[in-house]
Amino acid sequence: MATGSVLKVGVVGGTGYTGVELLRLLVNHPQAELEVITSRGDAGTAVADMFPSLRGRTDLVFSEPDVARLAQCDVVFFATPHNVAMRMMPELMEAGVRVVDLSADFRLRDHELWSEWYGEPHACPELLAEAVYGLPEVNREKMRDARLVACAGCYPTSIQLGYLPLLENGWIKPDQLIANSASGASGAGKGAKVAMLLAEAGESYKAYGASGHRHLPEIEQGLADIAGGPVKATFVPHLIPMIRGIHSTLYGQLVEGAPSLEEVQAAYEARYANEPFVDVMPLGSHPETRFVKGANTCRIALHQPRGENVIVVLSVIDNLVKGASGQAVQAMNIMFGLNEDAGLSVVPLAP
Ligand SMILES: NC(=O)C1=CN([C@@H]2O[C@H](COP(=O)(O)OP(=O)(O)OC[C@H]3O[C@@H](n4cnc5c(N)ncnc54)[C@H](OP(=O)(O)O)[C@@H]3O)[C@@H](O)[C@H]2O)C=CC1
Ligand SMILES: CC(=O)N[C@@H](CCC(=O)OP(=O)(O)O)C(=O)O
Repeated sequence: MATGSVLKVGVVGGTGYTGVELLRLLVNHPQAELEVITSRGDAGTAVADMFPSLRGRTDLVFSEPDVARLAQCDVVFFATPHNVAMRMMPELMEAGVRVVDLSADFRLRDHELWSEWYGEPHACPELLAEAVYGLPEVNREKMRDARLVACAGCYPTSIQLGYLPLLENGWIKPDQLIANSASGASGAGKGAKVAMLLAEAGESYKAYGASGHRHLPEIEQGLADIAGGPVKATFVPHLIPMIRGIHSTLYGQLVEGAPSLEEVQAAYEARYANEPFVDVMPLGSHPETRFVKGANTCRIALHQPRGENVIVVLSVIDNLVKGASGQAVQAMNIMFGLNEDAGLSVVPLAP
């Protein structure tokens, strides 16, 4: 894209948690102009009336999702539940619009596997082969020319970035991966029901989906791509009483002949040295979710308890930023040849 030109941007699903996070980031983006923001339930409401945090930053009004209006944008983000983007996608792509989908509609390459986990047939399996999985640290080159980027999910982002250098180098057993992850309540979206009420989720901590969560096939597909062969993972998500953040504790069984922890640390630092949004902390650190709150950063630290053959990787992200809307803006920047950190250079909140 020519320097100085501005992208016309549409957002489908502007009232949800990832939708308003997209708006927060895009109003600060030097080369993006919000044109259309949709909501079926709140069409006609001014964005700044619903979100006073955006007063003075946008005059837009929510409108019904209308393909003809969206088709006038250069890029459209879907911040909608699954099964929405895949119904509007063919028409939008026909109109030449490039799409960044935050939902899971195009993340899995196998439409039968998708149906198994999402409980319904896939509405446009013919586009699955074209969709590029939106994890820039793995797929940046493919994303540049993509018409459709399927942003990586929140848990899968923290897990893939955490395991990546170990798997790329073949230093851990790929069939014995274990990921324990904890997410804040915003991960469940604004429509979440009773389980997310303060009186239900506060002062408590629980696992859920321990027998199988729909992110598992996405995690295994992504890790297999990274490892260059099949992987087997155990993934147990947890709900933690905070608003934002994901903390993943990842376990890897080192293979015989694996290098020392110091060498693994050096490999992580080298692999991520040119990645603007991955920070490898000093050996032995304990990254906290608040170290990334509001920012598009994944912070990682390595441990090797008692020097034995298990390596523990700690990986934290903000689920709404690197786990969703920040990663989506990063994808747009890559697709349109903009500076990758445009609109994303915010420092995390502290405290
Ligand atoms: N929350 C998170 O941390 C993460 C979420 N995601 C994914 O991002 C997507 C959005 O999540 P989140 O923001 O949490 O969801 P929310 O439930 O908070 O918001 C959903 C939005 O989509 C709109 N919407 C719902 N149904 C339709 C429809 N049929 N057609 C058009 N618009 C619709 C809603 O507005 P209205 O009903 O008024 O149209 C609302 O604006 C989901 O696919 C989620 O899995 C990905 C990573 C992390
Ligand atoms: C706490 C909580 O409920 N988290 C959600 C995270 C899912 C999510 O947002 O999913 P995508 O990344 O696939 O879009 C869940 O486990 O269903």
